[in-house]
Amino acid sequence: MSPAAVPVQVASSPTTRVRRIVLLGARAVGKSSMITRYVDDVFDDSYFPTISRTISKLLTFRGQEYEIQIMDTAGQDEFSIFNGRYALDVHGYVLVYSVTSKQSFDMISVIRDKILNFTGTDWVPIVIVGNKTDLQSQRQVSKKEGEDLAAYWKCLSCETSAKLGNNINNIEHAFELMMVEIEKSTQAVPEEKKDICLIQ
Ligand SMILES: Nc1nc2c(ncn2[C@@H]2O[C@H](COP(=O)(O)OP(=O)(O)OP(=O)(O)O)[C@@H](O)[C@H]2O)c(=O)[nH]1
Repeated sequence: MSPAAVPVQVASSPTTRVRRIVLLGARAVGKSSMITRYVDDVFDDSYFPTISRTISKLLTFRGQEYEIQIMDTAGQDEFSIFNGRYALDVHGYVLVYSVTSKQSFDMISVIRDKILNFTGTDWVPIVIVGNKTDLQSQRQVSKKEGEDLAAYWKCLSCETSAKLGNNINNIEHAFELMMVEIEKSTQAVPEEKKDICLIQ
């Protein structure tokens, strides 16, 4: 949505832990809109393709304060070359599709393969998010399809609407699920090592 690459700084204390999250998905699925809804609680109907930007937000999760740095990325297709920046010091991935587009749902599998190939691992913390649930009449991907894929990948999933942004279509919940996945993956790692690089 936003064409500008503007990092937003937030004040954090020495005890604040940093978690770096990347949103990836096909074009126009609502990645930027999700971030804007989450950080500023607003929604804009206009569409500007994203280049790249990082937004920070403070979050208290299980009694600990985190600065989550959310990287918004350009929409991907089959031919996009995976950008190494999307894996450097990254703690978790939110893979976004639109429930109105089967093609965008298929794309998140392509993107996951690229992440695993790049990182040389067979699992990374992922949350699958089906956005645009307000467009029910245009739905091409059922809720169950998203849940089945999440079960297959052993990750968490949810559906959202950046447009409505209410309790049912909760963007905040998607980021909380990401924290659950990240903390699950980092439980065995001493804290001093957590902020360096979790995915190698
Ligand atoms: N109805 C509806 N429209 C949405 C929703 N989320 C985003 N949109 C619209 O979809 C279009 C694309 O949204 P963006 O947030 O820019 O999508 P993006 O995934 O960041 O796009 P790229 O930068 O191309 O990757 C915009 O016109 C948004 O207003 C939603 O939940 N519901």
